[in-house]
This record gives sequence, structure tokens and C-alpha cells, in this order.
Amino acid sequence: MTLPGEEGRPTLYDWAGGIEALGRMIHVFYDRVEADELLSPVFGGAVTAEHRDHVIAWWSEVFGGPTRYTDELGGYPHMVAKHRDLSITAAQRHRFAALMSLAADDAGLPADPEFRAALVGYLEWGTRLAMANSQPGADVVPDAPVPRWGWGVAPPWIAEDS
Ligand code: HEM
Repeated sequence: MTLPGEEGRPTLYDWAGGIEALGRMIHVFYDRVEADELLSPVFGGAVTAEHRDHVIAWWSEVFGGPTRYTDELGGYPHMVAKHRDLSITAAQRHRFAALMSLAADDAGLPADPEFRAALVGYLEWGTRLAMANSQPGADVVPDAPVPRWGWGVAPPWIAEDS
């Protein structure tokens, strides 16, 4: 599926380097989480291989890659249920977003401003939703499609005569 307005552009998934590159980012990220005093307790001190695998599938699908999270891993309702009642604090959310941005550097993801703006845009949106949905008594949307993220207003530059 091509997102409206994104015709002729590569997906963020392909631009990132596919599942290998996103997998590197997620593993580096959770290694950092396990060593982080604010985040480690939220994950019970360790992030399992299964959790890492599922989150790699999530990011791949959001960025326009294979739809395994929807097809095999419970889709959006499963993801939302995992965040309920975690009571994520503003400091934890901010640390989560900061560590993912660092992990993108560590994992050698493309460093062009356009790709990183798209990645951080999704990260900011997703972490704020996760924090809101994690509060006790939150009015959560229980079912929705897995989101699809695109380049938005800053796609890669392609000269008109090329
Ligand atoms: C862009 C933001 C985020 C994304 C894309 C995301 C993605 C996910 C996904 C896909 C799962 C379910 C994995 C599965 O299917 O087993 C999950 C679970 C979880 N997430 Fe997030 N998450 C985000 C933000 C956060 C934040 C900000 C925190 C806490 C600071 C957090 C903590 C957790 C925890 C503790 C679990 C459950 C682990 C378990 O018990 O299995 N997430 N997340």
C-alpha cells in the first residue's frame, strides 16, 4: 500500500535498510534500556528476545515493510494492551525517545535529515500515545490499524530534471 502523497517515494523501511537495519536499531535500543535506571524497571530488568522480535516486526510494518505484526502477532490491539496500566512517566517517555535516537546512530541507520526527521516524528507521536494509553483509567482506542508512517513534508530531494 502506498500512502497518499508518497507515490514514487521509497518506503522508510527500504530507505532504512530493511529488517536487518531496523533490527540492529531495536537491539541496540533495548541493550541501552536494560542498562538505564529509569527504563529498566519498566521492562522488569531485561528485554526478552521475543519482545525484541515483536517490536522489530512492529517498526518494520509501520515503516512500510512486511505486515507480520498485523498478520501474526495480534496487530494494534495487542500492542495497545501491552502498554495499559504501565503508568509511563514523562521522564521515562523522554528517555525512551532519546535512547531510540541514539540507537539509530549506533546502528548506522541513514543519517540524512529527512529520514531522521521522519523517524523522530514517529517516535515522538508513538511515545506520547503510549504514555497516554498507559495511564490508569485512560480512554484507550482498543482497535485500529497498525499505523503507516511516511516522509511527510520533507521527502528525499529529487531534482525535477533527474
Ligand atoms: C514509538 C513508541 C513505542 C512503540 C512503537 C512501542 C512498541 C511496542 C510494541 C509493539 C509492544 C508489544 C510487543 C509484543 O507484541 O509483544 C510494546 C510493549 C511494551 N512497551 Fe512499548 N512502544 C513504544 C513506547 C513505549 C514506551 C514509551 C514505554 C515505556 C517507557 C514502553 C514500554 C513497553 C513495555 C513495558 C511493553 C510490554 C513488555 C511486555 O511485558 O511484554 N513502550 N511496545
